[in-house]
Amino acid sequence: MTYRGRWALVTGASAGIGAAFARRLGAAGANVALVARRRERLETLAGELRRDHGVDARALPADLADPAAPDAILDALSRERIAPDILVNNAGYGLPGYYHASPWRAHREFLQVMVTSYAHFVRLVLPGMRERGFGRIVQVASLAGLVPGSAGHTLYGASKAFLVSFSQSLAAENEEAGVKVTAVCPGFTYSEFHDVNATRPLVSKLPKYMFMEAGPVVDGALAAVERGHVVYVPGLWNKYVAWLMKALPRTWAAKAVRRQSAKFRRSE
Ligand SMILES: NC(=O)C1=CN([C@@H]2O[C@H](COP(=O)(O)OP(=O)(O)OC[C@H]3O[C@@H](n4cnc5c(N)ncnc54)[C@H](OP(=O)(O)O)[C@@H]3O)[C@@H](O)[C@H]2O)C=CC1
Ligand SMILES: N[C@@H](C=O)C(=O)O
Repeated sequence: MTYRGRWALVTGASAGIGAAFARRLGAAGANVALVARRRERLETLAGELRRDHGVDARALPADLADPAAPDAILDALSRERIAPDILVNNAGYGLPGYYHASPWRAHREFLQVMVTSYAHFVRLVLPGMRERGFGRIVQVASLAGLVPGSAGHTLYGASKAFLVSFSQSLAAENEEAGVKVTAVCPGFTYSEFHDVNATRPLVSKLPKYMFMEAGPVVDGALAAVERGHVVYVPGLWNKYVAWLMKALPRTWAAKAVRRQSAKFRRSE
């Protein structure tokens, strides 16, 4: 697969799965616009992509909790005559605890980053992709979006279920326009995610076979979007869990998820 000469916009590119997307896309010849809050990390990665792959790369530091960020980013790109052909909506985090335990502001910002910024970026890039007859939209959801909700991190699963359904609708609306859309549903993946939300001590107790590295998640996701695979679950273990959740009666699945997630979700 080659994306030589095309521009990709990757959110959450300063770490984990997003940084892995940026590296794979750079290796496939794409120029990459990198978004996250940590400027220094983005600039270092942009330098690495230019040096290792001879592509153009730009650091666009932004806080996606700010509703004005997506417009500002696309405006900055358009001033440089850059129109993304590939969008990787990936930035994210987990907000631990029960719903009532966090103030509304924390939930509002969470929804802005995890749901609204995703929808906003898609709305900004989609018309250009349709006009050019080429687009790739990868939305990083989660296995949590395919299983029943459980206690703790309340809006997380709901935000990921939104991405799955949103991606299915987008895929149906845009396939004839040359725009392919994939929701990626990883399970546990080594990144900074569980350090940021302070669940590392809990998830470290889970068996290693439940975890994947970011590289294979991204390789699978990019292959899936090229194949036109709309909901992609990377890894055998995660595929098994996704299958089981569909096969079990809903109440059994909910009970199983409730029991299992108590091992890695923070409830305080
Ligand atoms: N790791 C896992 O087990 C799983 C992760 N996922 C999903 O994968 C995606 C990537 O997470 P992952 O790589 O694991 O986690 P990391 O913590 O390693 O990376 C998260 C990225 O999101 C960025 N980010 C977070 N908040 C904001 C913000 N307000 N504005 C801009 N950027 C932000 C961070 O950059 P910065 O801090 O510099 O702003 C960072 O680049 C997320 O959507 C997550 O929900 C899905 C399933 C499993
Ligand atoms: N699987 C992780 C994120 O999607 C988690 O919930 O810890």
